[in-house]
Amino acid sequence: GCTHQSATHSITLYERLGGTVKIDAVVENLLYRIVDDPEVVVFFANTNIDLFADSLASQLCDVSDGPCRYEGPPMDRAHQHMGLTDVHFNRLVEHLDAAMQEEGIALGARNELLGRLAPMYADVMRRQ
Ligand code: HEM
Repeated sequence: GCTHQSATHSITLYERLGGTVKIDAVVENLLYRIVDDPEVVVFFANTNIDLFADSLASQLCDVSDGPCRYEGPPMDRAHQHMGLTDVHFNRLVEHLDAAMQEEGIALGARNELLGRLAPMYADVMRRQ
């Protein structure tokens, strides 16, 4: 069908999200939401938050076809033995969506990013 994009210049999701500046702002916004959510923040008790933020930002840039490569551990290993449930997973997705919304990212771009993260569910949950 009609994609509204020329073959020579496709606008990437990364660009529609607002690039690195916006992705960094979304990650920071998400961190505040995590800190404010007692059910989620407990998982981050022993986490180096600066490294987590950089790693997540590079993953979001990578998965949205930006100029970054995620070089952290695979999702099953990164989250192994945390005891995560669907409740935690859905909560984090809600926080991410709210963070993107507050940073002014359009609905279409938000949903597309969440759609690209959704398939990671199986990996995140594999070793719980
Ligand atoms: C699609 C869903 C998710 C994605 C894309 C995601 C992504 C990531 C990434 C990129 C990292 C950094 C890995 C590293 O560099 O070491 C990470 C670590 C982490 N994630 Fe997630 N995550 C997801 C779901 C969750 C959920 C549901 C929770 C808990 C509510 C969670 C809690 C954590 C924690 C605590 C760490 C840090 C682990 C450590 O300290 O080494 N994640 N996640």
